[in-house]
Amino acid sequence: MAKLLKKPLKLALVQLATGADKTANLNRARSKVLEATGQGANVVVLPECFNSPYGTSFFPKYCEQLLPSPPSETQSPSYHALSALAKEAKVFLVGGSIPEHDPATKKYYNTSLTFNPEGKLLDTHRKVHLFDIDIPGKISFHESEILSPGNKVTLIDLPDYGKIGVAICYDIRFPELATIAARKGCFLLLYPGAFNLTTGALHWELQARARAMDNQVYVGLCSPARDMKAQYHAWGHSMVIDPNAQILSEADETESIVYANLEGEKIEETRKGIPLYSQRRFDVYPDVSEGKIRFGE
Ligand SMILES: NC(=O)CCC(=O)C(=O)O
Repeated sequence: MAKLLKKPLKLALVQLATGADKTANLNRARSKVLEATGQGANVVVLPECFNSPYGTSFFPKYCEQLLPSPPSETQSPSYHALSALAKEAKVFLVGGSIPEHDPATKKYYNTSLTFNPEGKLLDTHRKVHLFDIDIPGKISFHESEILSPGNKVTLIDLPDYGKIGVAICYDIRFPELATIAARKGCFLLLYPGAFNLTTGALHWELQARARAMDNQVYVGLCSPARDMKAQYHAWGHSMVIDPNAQILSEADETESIVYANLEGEKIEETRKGIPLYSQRRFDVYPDVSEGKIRFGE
């Protein structure tokens, strides 16, 4: 079996302190990404909604179109800032996510943009599963009041390294996306995300380790830093998990950068020890793997 991760890679997750000023957020992201590449990072990740506060009321105010060609900097400042930054830092940059507006359909999305070290956009991921939850007395949040969902699994080839899967926050709760990415040969699943103090304490680490354990791949979750003065209190605790579901590195809730060295051998070693890949019984559960059995049926 060919190596999924072709050569060692240093991953950096920037747990950014974000605020209400978009330009300040973009500038801060630039300085942190440059700090990470100064430490030798080859792939750098920013958090969900890194250029704005997180909350449904903020999406229309902070949204941008995705227009690549100049003179579109005014309509797409984050797109252009990320592209320029990837080029300046000479790094693969997974640009967290930003609120996107598509004027053709008049729809809003929560969208992640990934650039190569030449500043070229490699792919976009629009959050597929919108964060709609109600936990009485704790948290009620409904992204679908404003946002529309994306409709694809996002797998991105990083030349020289291999393939990664990118999804956003609540997407992690749906293991199917992760499984498809792993089956299609990704070595790493990245989730810019902003869990909160209720679900973060319950499930953030568990989800990260579960996706790594199920699929025997590396997993990275990148949160904004916690700001108790903001409307939404992010959990923080950005972390990198290895293919054996162990935490390689983890932040607390404050602004910081989490680093980890990823090696292809670790995936092969894990899969050799516990060979889930050759033991799966598609003959016993073909309907589940093909999505034919649903809840309540
Ligand atoms: N931004 C999000 O999608 C939050 C997801 C979350 O908190 C969860 O519990 O899931």
